[in-house]
Amino acid sequence: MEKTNTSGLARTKSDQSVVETVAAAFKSPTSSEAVGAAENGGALSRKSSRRLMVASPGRTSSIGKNTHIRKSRSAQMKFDFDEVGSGAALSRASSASLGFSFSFTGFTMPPDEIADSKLFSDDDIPEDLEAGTRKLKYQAEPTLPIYLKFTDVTYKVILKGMRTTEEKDILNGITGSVNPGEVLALMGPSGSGKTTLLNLLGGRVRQPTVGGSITYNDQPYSKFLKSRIGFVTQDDVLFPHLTVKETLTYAALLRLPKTLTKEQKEKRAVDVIFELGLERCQDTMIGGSFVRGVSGGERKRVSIGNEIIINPSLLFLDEPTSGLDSTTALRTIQMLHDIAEAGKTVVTTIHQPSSRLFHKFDKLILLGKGSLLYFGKASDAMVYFSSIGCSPLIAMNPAEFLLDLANGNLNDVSTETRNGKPSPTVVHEYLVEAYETRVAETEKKKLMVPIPLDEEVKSKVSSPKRQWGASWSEQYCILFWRGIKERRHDYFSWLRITQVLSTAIILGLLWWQSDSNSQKGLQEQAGLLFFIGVFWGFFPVFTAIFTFPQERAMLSKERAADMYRLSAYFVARTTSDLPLDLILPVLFHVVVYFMAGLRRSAGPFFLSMLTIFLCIVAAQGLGLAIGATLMDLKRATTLASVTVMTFMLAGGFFVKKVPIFVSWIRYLSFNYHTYKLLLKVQYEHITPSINGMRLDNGLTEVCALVAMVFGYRLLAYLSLRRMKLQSGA
Ligand SMILES: Nc1ncnc2c1ncn2[C@@H]1O[C@H](COP(=O)(O)OP(=O)(O)OP(=O)(O)O)[C@@H](O)[C@H]1O
Repeated sequence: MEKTNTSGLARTKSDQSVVETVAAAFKSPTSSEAVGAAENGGALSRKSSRRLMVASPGRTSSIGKNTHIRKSRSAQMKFDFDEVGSGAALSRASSASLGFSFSFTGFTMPPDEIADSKLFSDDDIPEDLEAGTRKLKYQAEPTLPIYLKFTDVTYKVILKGMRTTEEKDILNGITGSVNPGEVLALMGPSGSGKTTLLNLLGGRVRQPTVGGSITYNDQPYSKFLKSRIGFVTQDDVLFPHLTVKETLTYAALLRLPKTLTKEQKEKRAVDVIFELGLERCQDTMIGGSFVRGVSGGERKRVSIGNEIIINPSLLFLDEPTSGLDSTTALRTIQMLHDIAEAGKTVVTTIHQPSSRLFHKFDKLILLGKGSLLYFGKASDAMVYFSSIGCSPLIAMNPAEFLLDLANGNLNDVSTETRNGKPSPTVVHEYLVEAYETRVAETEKKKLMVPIPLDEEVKSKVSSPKRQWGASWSEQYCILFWRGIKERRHDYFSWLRITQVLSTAIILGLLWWQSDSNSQKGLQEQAGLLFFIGVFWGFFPVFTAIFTFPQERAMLSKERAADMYRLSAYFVARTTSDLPLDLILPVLFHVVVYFMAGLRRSAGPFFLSMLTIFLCIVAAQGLGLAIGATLMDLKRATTLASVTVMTFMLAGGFFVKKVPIFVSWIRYLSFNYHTYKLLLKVQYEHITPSINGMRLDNGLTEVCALVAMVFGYRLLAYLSLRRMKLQSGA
């Protein structure tokens, strides 16, 4: 038995000749040409066959192995390097690939039938859609064609440990292209880098650690593209309390161009609902972990609708079929096919497509551990892998076969060979090298050919100008009402009402008709006033810290699509809560004020109310600032509790004489200013000072609280501006 080189993959001169010949065969347009070329290659070198026997060092002939393998029906595929030289692999590849077109296995649906199949379930589709008159009607509207090319794309992350800093390569030189009218599928095992590549192509990751070139109509990424790109993320980022119709209507109002009227935008949302077969659940809430809503498939369709509503030129989707049954998945991919046919460029990652789905893709990228194992026509993939000696022995789903290969999974071969099987690493290296030597250079050369488009069209994508769908004030109004609708359930939560009312009643009972005429009574009432300030300082801070961390994913997604200006979102988000946030304090105040017998006159009543409002709005500002700065609930709650406690202790009730070097803390405390104002309103007619606190005109306290209202919010806004928008690659 010949001793083999265990790496087995270092190329010799004769390997090179086989490599080039088979690469030429792969490039050939017809499989017969490919077969011929491979046969020539086979004549050129036998040496390569021997070298590649590393895959099964114990075997003496491929025929022997074939016989052996055929004995076992469990054998899934054969990693037959030997036959590269003989060309038999390729000729069998043609038949294998025919097998995968399912004329052989007989379980496939004729392509025409798939094309004609309706998008979603029978009941979901309106009659005119069935008749084909309405099918993705607006998707056929003209849009700017975008040709996407990417060459040698690399990406690494820097992993910071306790002491060391490590670089991890996520993508190693990925090259490919996709044109209008085509669907490019990114396939590969979990962790192979599909999502990362999709994020990079979609312009979601712009970091110095990204290498290579990504162009859109031969131009680099520009802000203009944000409004031409639709990006469906793997996780559906939607508001759980909005209905399907509300979700799509708000997306239409915010994202569609200003040239359309409100009615036209709303109609577009209705069209999308019909086109995606969502009309039956249009008034159902989206739902989430705590609220039951639409089904997973419907939610995915809403996510897709959110993006296709803008009629994008370039549509990216991250695993749009995960969690869907095979029929719904097929319909989803059929829809992508239809969208591409209307002149859009579609790129989608896909985990484990059925064979029917696989045949819907025009182009395919197969990734393995961040390296490119194949780029080309999806229909040529099997021929290519056969040409390099990897072909299945039984009819199987091509996608499954390719994923097994990308995983280096040759399990069944290993059981068949006498001396073990090549390790997944060897298989991976072989596939990477095979691709690099046979195909990569040719593909790169092809990408250097300029796109056949007018210069004007080309340069349009390089425009740095953003395109907003609505003016600032319209964005504000839309976001304001969306915020109210999304949180309508929180506002009238019985839990919250009970919490506030029960506290008010307990306070009212404890200080029942308290007496302010004696010094002791005054002291006791002062305690109540201080507690009111603490309660309305504490409560809003801990409600507000959740605001931005909870909406982070949504904000990132919507900002990445340039749906609105951050300032419009910020103002809308912080004001839409206000009216309802001020209802509960009114209830509280009425109960406590009259039960505790505080100063009975309209002026003090309303002034105390106003003081509480100021305190709430200032405290909310602090909560917003902490939440927006840290964007992490655990850290935010910890910091908030320390801050609120410090402010409370420095509030002037517990300790009056503090060392001079920490006395400034009290001026930062909204509790201190609120307490002083409440005391002034209640007792200025009785005494000029109480509990050692001078009751002056109150202007300083009002100014301090107003400064906090705006200052903390400004801090929150600036923190949000800094927030990275990338979606996690
Ligand atoms: N910021 C990061 N820090 C560390 N590792 C990262 C980072 N981003 C990606 N990775 C790693 O890069 C690899 C590729 O991740 P990616 O999410 O692109 O894979 P994928 O092919 O989409 O996987 P799946 O199919 O499971 O979604 C993974 O091993 C992942 O852990």
